[in-house]
Amino acid sequence: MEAELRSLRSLLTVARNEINNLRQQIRSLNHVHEKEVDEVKRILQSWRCPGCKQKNIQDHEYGNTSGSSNSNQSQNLVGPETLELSPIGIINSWFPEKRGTPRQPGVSGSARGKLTIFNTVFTNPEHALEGLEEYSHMWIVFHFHKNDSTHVRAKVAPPRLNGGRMGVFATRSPHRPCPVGLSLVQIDKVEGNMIFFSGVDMVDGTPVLDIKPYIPQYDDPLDCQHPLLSDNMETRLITDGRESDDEDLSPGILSLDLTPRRDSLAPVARSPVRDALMMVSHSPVRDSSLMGLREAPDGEEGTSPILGRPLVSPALSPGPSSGNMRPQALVRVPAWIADPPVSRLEVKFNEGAVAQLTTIQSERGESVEEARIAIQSVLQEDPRSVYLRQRWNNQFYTFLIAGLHVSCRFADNGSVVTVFRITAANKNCECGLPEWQCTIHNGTS
Ligand SMILES: C[S@@+](CC[C@H](N)C(=O)[O-])C[C@H]1O[C@@H](n2cnc3c(N)ncnc32)[C@H](O)[C@@H]1O
Repeated sequence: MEAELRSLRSLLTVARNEINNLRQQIRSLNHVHEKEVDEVKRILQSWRCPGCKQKNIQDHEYGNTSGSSNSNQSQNLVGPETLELSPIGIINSWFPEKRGTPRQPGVSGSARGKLTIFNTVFTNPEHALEGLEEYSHMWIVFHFHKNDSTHVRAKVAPPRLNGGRMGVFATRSPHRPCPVGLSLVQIDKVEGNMIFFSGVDMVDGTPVLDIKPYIPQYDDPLDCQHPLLSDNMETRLITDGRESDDEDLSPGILSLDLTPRRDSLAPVARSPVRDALMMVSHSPVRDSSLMGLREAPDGEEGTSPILGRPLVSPALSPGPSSGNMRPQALVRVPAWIADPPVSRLEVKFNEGAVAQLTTIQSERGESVEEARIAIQSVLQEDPRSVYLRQRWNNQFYTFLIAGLHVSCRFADNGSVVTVFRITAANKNCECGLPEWQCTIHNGTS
């Protein structure tokens, strides 16, 4: 009964969001100048398929020129105007608003979320999740349902570029013509029709279109080929727990260590291959103990990122997807991703904020440290938009996270952010407003 109620509530949230979206779309459509509408009508009326010369654009689903002898279908493709998809579930996250939501799952690996599969999709949605618990990670495909503008630009300004612009399809911007997001998250547990996961970059109530297990053998190009290493990367092959410099790929090889050579720690020339490898070797997948983090073999402090899986070489073991992979293809990312022009901020908590956080979390029986780390990880990546960042110095910023309302100030040199107040987001003042909105409580009266 309660589960049904919950799922009905979730459906209601999705429906409300959809209605809001539609309202927004109608509002923005109303703004379109009549002239533009006429122009579109004129173009549609005079449109003819260059292949079959058919007039009705609706007949050209996915550019399908059925009945046409024209084989040159890759040009002048016309897609359908709409595509109806129903969400399979909904996300519950610590972030009720876009503001302050991490930009990627890796930003706040500790931020937890829950995905509930609707029981309208399958009578027994838990059957559809059977076996998923055997994976450590999964992809979530979701709808950016909170995008407030329907006007999408071909070039966007990713915060990482600090004002620079880039083609939308070369970024992970939420503002895309087809507003679909893709996140790789860590599965914590699967319970009934719910998946609990870590590494959230979606707002609460986000509709989910699909989930798929993360399978490095299919999804990670480095798993399907010999990683090409730059000169400064040492290939220490780990055989049966013993370190070996033997480059000969014997069947006993278990994994490949990608730590830089200790004798070459001096700054090295940039190499996209090395950047990509280093990035991959520090990704949550590699950092997870599930993927085989081991102590540095020589007792050095800390751990060394070791790819905890068999080294797959196309020559020795073709693997299921190697047929489709170019064996020598490199994993490449642009420099603005590997080495962005913005740096992490130093996050400070003043005494008052620490005391407030301690009181709230103790009352709730929740971890103070976990909340502090989550707040820190959001702030150190500077969650402000580029516009906000560049507009004012000494800027105040507030956001909601895990039922907490956080107030902070970005210092004028832009490298330090100080949290000065934390209040419970769910507590109401006597005036009826949430405490964080009440001017008496937030000190703005
Ligand atoms: C940069 S996108 C990346 C999402 C995904 N990892 C991807 O690469 O497609 C993440 C940002 O999208 C925004 N966002 C998250 N969920 C959203 C939703 N349901 N609707 C609109 N925007 C959302 C938040 O501002 C968040 O910081």
